[in-house]
Amino acid sequence: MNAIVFDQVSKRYGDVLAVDDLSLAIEPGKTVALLGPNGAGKSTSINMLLGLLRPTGGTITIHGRTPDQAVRAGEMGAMLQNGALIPELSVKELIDLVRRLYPNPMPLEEILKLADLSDLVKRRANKLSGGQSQRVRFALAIAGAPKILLLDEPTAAMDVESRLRFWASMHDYAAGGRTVLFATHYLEEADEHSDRVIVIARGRLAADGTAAEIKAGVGGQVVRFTLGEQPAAGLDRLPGVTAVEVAAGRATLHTSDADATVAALFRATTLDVRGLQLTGADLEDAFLALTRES
Ligand SMILES: Nc1ncnc2c1ncn2[C@@H]1O[C@H](COP(=O)(O)OP(=O)(O)OP(=O)(O)O)[C@@H](O)[C@H]1O
Repeated sequence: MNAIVFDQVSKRYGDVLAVDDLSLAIEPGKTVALLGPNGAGKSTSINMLLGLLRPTGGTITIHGRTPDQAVRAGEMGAMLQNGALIPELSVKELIDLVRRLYPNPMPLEEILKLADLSDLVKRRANKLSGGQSQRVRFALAIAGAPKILLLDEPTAAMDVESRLRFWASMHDYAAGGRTVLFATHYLEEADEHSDRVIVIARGRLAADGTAAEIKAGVGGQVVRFTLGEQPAAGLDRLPGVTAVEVAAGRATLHTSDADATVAALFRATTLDVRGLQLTGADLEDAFLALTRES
């Protein structure tokens, strides 16, 4: 049985259609990145998974149950964007408090080890650094040993070292066969830390696959050149070209056949092509192309 299923889910806030007919299924034990630009519908999707918001249409199931049932059964753990910690409590007190809410919590020592907090058990929450607070919030998210862990932009505001420590903790947790879904705008994070990347834009599914598949799916290569003041019209009709962007006087062409694209570019006598660059598409290129098209 799938861990998470969205079946034609939509969510409307007044005039805004935040999630639009989203269908997807996530197998147990996978670490999945939910990637999308600001306002794509990532937080809304996570909040619906936790039963904090109700879909306007469609259904969400978690191991075959409703989100409310899954939350009540202690199957879900979450690290949301704005979870405050009770300032006067120590790290140990906070974790104990949350452990007591779950039927089968994880042993305290294991939580401390996984969240890398063994040296901070007595520290009060109001004395923690930003990165340390995030580790405590991660500890609270895993305190109930949830089968499904949801992380909404977990590394926002973390420095590089904190990020590395955080992802190491997340991988240790996921290694126990748990399902992890994390929302991010960081393409490198999606690429490095997930088995699968689901790209959403304007509430709709834009792509779904491994990072490698997504890169391949938008055309394997990128051709860039200085366009200057010349018109961009017609570039999208060159052979192999799947998407065109023009910014700061440079044209970026995504192509599935770079040889044919470059040959045609130089045959186009009306264009003065300078500063030509040819690179393999990275996930950022893929992401931009996907979120623009959808
Ligand atoms: N409570 C609300 N009332 C009205 N509109 C909302 C509400 N919450 C979110 N929205 C709108 O719904 C859309 C999706 O928002 P959501 O927060 O789910 O996106 P996101 O992908 O998580 O964005 P970000 O990366 O900025 O956190 C946006 O257009 C947002 O402005």
